[in-house]
Parts: sequence; C-alpha cells; structure tokens
Amino acid sequence: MSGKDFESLEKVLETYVPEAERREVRRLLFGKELKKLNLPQSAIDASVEQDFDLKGYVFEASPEQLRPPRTVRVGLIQNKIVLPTDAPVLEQIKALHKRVGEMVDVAAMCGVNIVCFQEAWTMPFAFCTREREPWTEFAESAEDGLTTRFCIQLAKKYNMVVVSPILERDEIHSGTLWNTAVVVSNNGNVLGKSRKNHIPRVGDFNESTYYMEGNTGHPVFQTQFGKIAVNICYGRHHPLNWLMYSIHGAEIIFNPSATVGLLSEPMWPIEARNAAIANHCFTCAINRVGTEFFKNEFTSGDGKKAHHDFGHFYGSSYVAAPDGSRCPGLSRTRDGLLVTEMDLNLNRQVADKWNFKMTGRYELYAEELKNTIQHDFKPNILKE
Ligand SMILES: NC(=O)NCCC(=O)O
Repeated sequence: MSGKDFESLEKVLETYVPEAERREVRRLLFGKELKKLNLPQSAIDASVEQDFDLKGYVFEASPEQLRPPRTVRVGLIQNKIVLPTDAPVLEQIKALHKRVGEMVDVAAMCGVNIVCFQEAWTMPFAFCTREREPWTEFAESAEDGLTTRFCIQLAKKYNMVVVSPILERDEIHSGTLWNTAVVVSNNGNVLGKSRKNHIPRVGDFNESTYYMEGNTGHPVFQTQFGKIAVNICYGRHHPLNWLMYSIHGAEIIFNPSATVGLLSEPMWPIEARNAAIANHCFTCAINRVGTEFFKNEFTSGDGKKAHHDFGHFYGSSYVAAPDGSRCPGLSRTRDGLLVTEMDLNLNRQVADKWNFKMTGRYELYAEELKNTIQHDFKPNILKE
C-alpha cells in the first residue's frame, strides 16, 4: 500500500473514524483546528477541469494592540511529470511550464502572494540513473534561463513571488551544476538563489553524481510579503540547516522535495513540522507525485535488482505553523495546489510564549561544535 493506490491518511480518517471522535483525533494528530479558506468558485471549477487537488486553510494569530495582522497567502504546487522521460528535453520542459503555469493561474485566482514549486520541477527526477545525457541538458541559468524567464512573466502578471527550484548550470563557474532554488520577486526581479546544502547518498538518490553541496549558505529573501528561505529536500533531515535559515530571520521556510514512499514517508509529516515548532516559523513541505519510468534500468549498490523507476513519489505537501498545528496534506496520488493564509504575527507570539530562541544555548553549542570538528577532538564521556 506504499504505492499509488492509497489516496491519503486524512481521507481514511474522514471515512473510518466515527464523527464523535474525529475532532479529537484530528486535534491530536494535526494540532488546533484550522478554518477552511473560502476559495473562489472559478478556482474550484478550474481545479476540477484540470484534474488537480485544491485545498485551502487559514492559520490565524491573536489580535495584537500595536501590530496589525501580517497576512500572506502561500501556494504550494505538487505535480507529476507531463511527458514520458524519453520525450525531447525542450518538449518536456515546455509541457511542465504549461501544466504548472495553469496551476499558477488558479493560485492567482485564490489570491496567492508567494508560490513555490517542487524540487527540480522542470524535469523528471532522473538523478537515480547516474547517466549524464540527456539529464544534464535540463540544467539552466538561474539568472536568465528559459525557466527563470517564464517565472518572471508569472511574477509580473500576478504580482506574485515565485520560488522556482531547478537544476542550475552555472556558466560563470565553468558550467558546473547545482540543485538551486531561484527566488523571483513580485516585481519580476531575480532576488537571488539558494543552493541545496545537503546532497543525499541514500537509496536511488544518486544526486552526488551530478552536483556538489551548495555554497550559498543560508540566504533569506526579504520579499514584500515576508522573509522567506528555501531548504531543499534532504536538508529537512538536518535540524541545524533549518535553524540557520531561521537565525538569519526566515519567517517562512520552503522545503521543495522529491521523495518516495518506502524511503521516507513516515518521516515526512514530522520533520518540517518539527522545524516549524523548533524555530518559531512556518514551514512548507512540497513533494512531487507519481511514478517516473526510465528507459535504461539502473542499480544503486544496495543489492536491489536493476529497475526502471524510483518508486512512488507520494505528494502529501503540507504547511506547518510554529504552534505545532499543520494543515491536512494534499493528495498522495494527484497533482495539487495547496493555498494557505497565514498571519506571520503568530511567529513572534509563539516565540514569546515558548522562548526557544531565548533559551537556546547557542554560545555553548557553537563552542562545542567548534571543538568536535578538530582532529584531536575527545568526546565528553565520563567513565568509571
Ligand atoms: N531529493 C532528495 O534529496 N531526496 C532524498 C530523499 C529524502 O530526503 O527523502
């Protein structure tokens, strides 16, 4: 059942947990009850016609005396690839632009201010194969590649910040490849880019064959709608990575991902949510969806027989808030757009209550971490 036939945990709860207990079950699993966002009928109709899951929720904060609410609408898009993986490269890219572009049109109807796509959204997740061609041909300039120019158009058309995770080719540095999120402001300017800091070496995730650990640190992008950062996929397993974006001031941290059921699904609902709690910020976890087939079979040195696919990418994109609440996820099997309205005032309200930033002993950790990476480090173990 880890595959494509299981729609979502939420659907099972709605179907099988008796009405009387359902509210309490939801409170324990998801935190405080969230209001559903009133989405326009035109958006609902478009999602039906275009066959994607559309959900909307509101994360409220308490009214304050000195600060007005800081409300922002965030859209997360998860999608299958459109064409088979052996279709011509440019056709694959353009088909994805079309599909995701249409979903952004619906996001605009829903009043979305910031939209984020899944990891390497313009291509199949071909890094399992370890082949160079044609996959490296999907790489583009972060500053003025085809996809960035496409996102600039969307940003200007809809006054929307666009977070676009792509395979980057860095021509200035000898054409090297990176796994990069490009951030385009709502005015259509490239605000900057954030490269994936942690490269997986697990299962079929053979990404280290293609690119190195990112060298952009933990940039935070000041947008008109709030301060945002991008912690790409495998970075979500690294609590210090989340922490650093937060220390640099991120109010919303996106986690565009590509991950499969048998490997990571039990971890998925926990990690981004825990990061929201630990760092007093909102986190947005986005996963691609579907199964992608590759013509040439591949192995990954794990004793498994050669195979043609990664397994099922399980979608389930969701948003978590600093108070530990989270919204239901999108479908495990279908394309989807998740729209959440969040009041960023909640970050400081929760910080003032729980004080994790104030009680964190960063000077202790910094000193000890500095020591642990020394050659002559001696673990602090006391023995009889
Ligand atoms: N894309 C990526 O980093 N996947 C690694 C597997 C995981 O983090 O679940």
